[in-house]
Amino acid sequence: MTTATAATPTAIDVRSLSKSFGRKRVLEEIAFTIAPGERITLIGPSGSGKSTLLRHLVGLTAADRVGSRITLLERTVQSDGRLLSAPRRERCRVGYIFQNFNLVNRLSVLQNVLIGRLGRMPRWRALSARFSADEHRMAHEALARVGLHDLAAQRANTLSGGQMQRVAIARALVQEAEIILADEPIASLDPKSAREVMDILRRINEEDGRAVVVSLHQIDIARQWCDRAIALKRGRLYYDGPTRALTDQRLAALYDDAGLEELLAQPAPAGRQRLATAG
Ligand SMILES: Nc1ncnc2c1ncn2[C@@H]1O[C@H](COP(=O)(O)OP(=O)(O)OP(=O)(O)O)[C@@H](O)[C@H]1O
Repeated sequence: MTTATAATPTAIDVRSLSKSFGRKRVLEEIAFTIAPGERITLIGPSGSGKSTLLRHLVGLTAADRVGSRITLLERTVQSDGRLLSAPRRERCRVGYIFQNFNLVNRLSVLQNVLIGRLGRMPRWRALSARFSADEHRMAHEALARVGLHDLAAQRANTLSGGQMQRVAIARALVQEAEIILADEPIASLDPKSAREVMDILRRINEEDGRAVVVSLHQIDIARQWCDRAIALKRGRLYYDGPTRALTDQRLAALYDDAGLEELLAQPAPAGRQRLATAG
């Protein structure tokens, strides 16, 4: 399987991103860059704009027409609120992992993974969904990497949530995504499955050099899982820096009345100290 290239200087470049829904301002002048191979957590209270930001990155939402520009892997995805089209192969370079997995329930695990190849096939072959022996081999390899090789033939709707999310990651692997964006990928998982999914995302980042951006509500996991955090508060960039500098005071100010104590009270991964409640 091809691994991500480290030659591109910037994986993600966001400039002046603002978004309003009707009269409601949801993102305000957001700007940051992410280098290839970085692993970032995106945090912030519910409603702070994390999903909206991620949706802008993959062109699912267009920004306001106020000079915004988003560039992924040197390709401008949108500019001044206009989405710019790109060939399918180019779009495949960015993978998106959804909280609800987005699998095709009636298809097998293997078929769901192979779907990740569709954007990389000639259109005529994609229409017939005929996958080559090489593509099958890639899919099996991806399933082995997420620990699901034995379940290749099983129907997707018989899997647990954690297994479904691992299939979604395998699908992004065969897609050969160089950037993986994951919107609360562990929100509906039990702590053990959540840890497994986060460990897989970490391995993909470290072993392949793919940039990974994950929005999370679990602060403990965010702090131990990556070195850099980007935090949004009421649609503004509140923090962009090392997770180790995310002190309890900073987090308290980030979440203020938004239930920090509840977030900190979530089960800490094995072997980790739970955070003290911020003062
Ligand atoms: N299509 C839409 N139309 C109107 N308002 C929207 C739309 N999408 C998002 N919003 C609003 O934008 C704000 C930010 O929502 P978003 O889902 O991005 O926040 P979030 O930080 O991801 O929240 P959570 O952590 O709860 O998922 C919210 O107030 C939400 O209601």
